[in-house]
Amino acid sequence: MRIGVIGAGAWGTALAQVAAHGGGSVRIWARDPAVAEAINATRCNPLYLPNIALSPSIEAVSDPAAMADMDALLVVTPAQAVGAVLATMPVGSKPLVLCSKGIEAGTRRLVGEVARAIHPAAPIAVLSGPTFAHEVAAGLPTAVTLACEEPELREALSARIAAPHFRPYATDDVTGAEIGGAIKNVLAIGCGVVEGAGLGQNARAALIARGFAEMTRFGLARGGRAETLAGLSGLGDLVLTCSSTASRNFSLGVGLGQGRSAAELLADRRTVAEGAFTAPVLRQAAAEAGVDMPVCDAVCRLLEGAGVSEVIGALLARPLKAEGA
Ligand SMILES: NC(=O)C1=CN([C@@H]2O[C@H](COP(=O)(O)OP(=O)(O)OC[C@H]3O[C@@H](n4cnc5c(N)ncnc54)[C@H](O)[C@@H]3O)[C@@H](O)[C@H]2O)C=CC1
Ligand SMILES: O=C(CO)COP(=O)(O)O
Repeated sequence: MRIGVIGAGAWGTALAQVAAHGGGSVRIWARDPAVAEAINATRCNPLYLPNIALSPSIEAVSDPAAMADMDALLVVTPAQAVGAVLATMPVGSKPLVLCSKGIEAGTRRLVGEVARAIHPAAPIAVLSGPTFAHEVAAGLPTAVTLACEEPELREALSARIAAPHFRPYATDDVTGAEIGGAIKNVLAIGCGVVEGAGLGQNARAALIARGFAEMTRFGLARGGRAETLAGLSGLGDLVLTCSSTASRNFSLGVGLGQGRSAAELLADRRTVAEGAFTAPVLRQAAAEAGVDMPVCDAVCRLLEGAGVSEVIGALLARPLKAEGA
C-alpha cells in the first residue's frame, strides 16, 4: 500500500517515517515547496522536525497532483486547514486517514465530517493517541487508536501502519476517536494554566479527572463510545498532553497562567496549538448538544483574556454536585 501524507509539519513527517518503516513507499505533500525541497535534499525536515534522519523511501512533493497514485492518504494538516487542503487533493475513493485533532470553526464539524462532505466516496479512518511527533520519529514506543467502520480496511491500515515501536489498536468508533483528540488539546491548555499559575499538582490531577468527565459527556452526546474515550485517543492522549511542556497546548497554557495574553503567545509560534482554535468552537458545540463543560469554558475565557484568579475562582465556586452527575 503506497502511503501519501498530506501535511509536512512535525506530525506528518513523523508519520511518514513510521509508514516508511521497513522500506515502505511514502510520499509526503508540503504546502511550502521549500519544505519539500529541504526534505529531498537533506533527508531531514529542518523547520518542523529537526535532528531526525528521514528514511530514504520518503519522497517529498508540493504539487497535490503528485498524490494521485497513492493508495491511502494520511491527512495531517492543522484541523482548520483540512477542508481547504482536501479540496485540492486527488482523492476519489482512496481511504483518508485523519490524523489532525480539532473541530472546524464556523461549521462545528469534526475533521471526519469535513472530509466526508468534500470526498463522499472516500472511506474514512482516524488515527489518534499519545504521540509526541519527536518521540515517534525517534523510534520510541507508543500505541494509538486506529478507527474505521470498514473491517477489511481497518485491518489493512493497521497492518500497514504498525511498526515495532508503533502499535495500533482497532475500533469502529470513528467519532469517539476524533472527539478525544480534539478535546484533550483544550484541557491541556487548562493544565498548562495550572502549572504556569503555580496552582499545584493536586489541581492538575483534579482538572484532568473533571476534564475527562467533560470529554466523556460530550463524546457520548455526539455518538462516541465510553470505551474509546477511556482509550488511547481519549484518556491516553489527555494524560500525555496534560503533563508535559513538550505539548504545544500545555505550554500555551503555561504562558496564559503566567499572565501573558493568548494573542502574544500565539504570535510567537510557527507550529499549531490546536486547542486555541478548538476551545471556542467546542463551547458552541457543547451548548448546541446541551452538555455542561465548565472546564473547557474556563479555558475559553482565559484565551479571551479573563484573569486567572477570576476564572479559577468562578470554577471552584460553582454549586456543589455529585461526582457522576
Ligand atoms: N506534533 C505532534 O506531536 C502531533 C500533532 N498532531 C496533530 O497533527 C496536526 C498537525 O500538527 P503538526 O504536524 O504538529 O503541525 P506543525 O505545526 O508542526 O505543522 C503544521 C503544518 O501544516 C502546514 N500548514 C499550516 N497552515 C496550513 C494551511 N492553511 N494549509 C495547509 N497547510 C498548512 C504548515 O506549513 C506545516 O507544514 C494537528 O492537528 C495536531 O494536533 C497529532 C498528533 C501528534
Ligand atoms: O497531540 C499531541 C500528542 O498526542 C501533540 O500535542 P500538542 O499539539 O499539544 O503538542
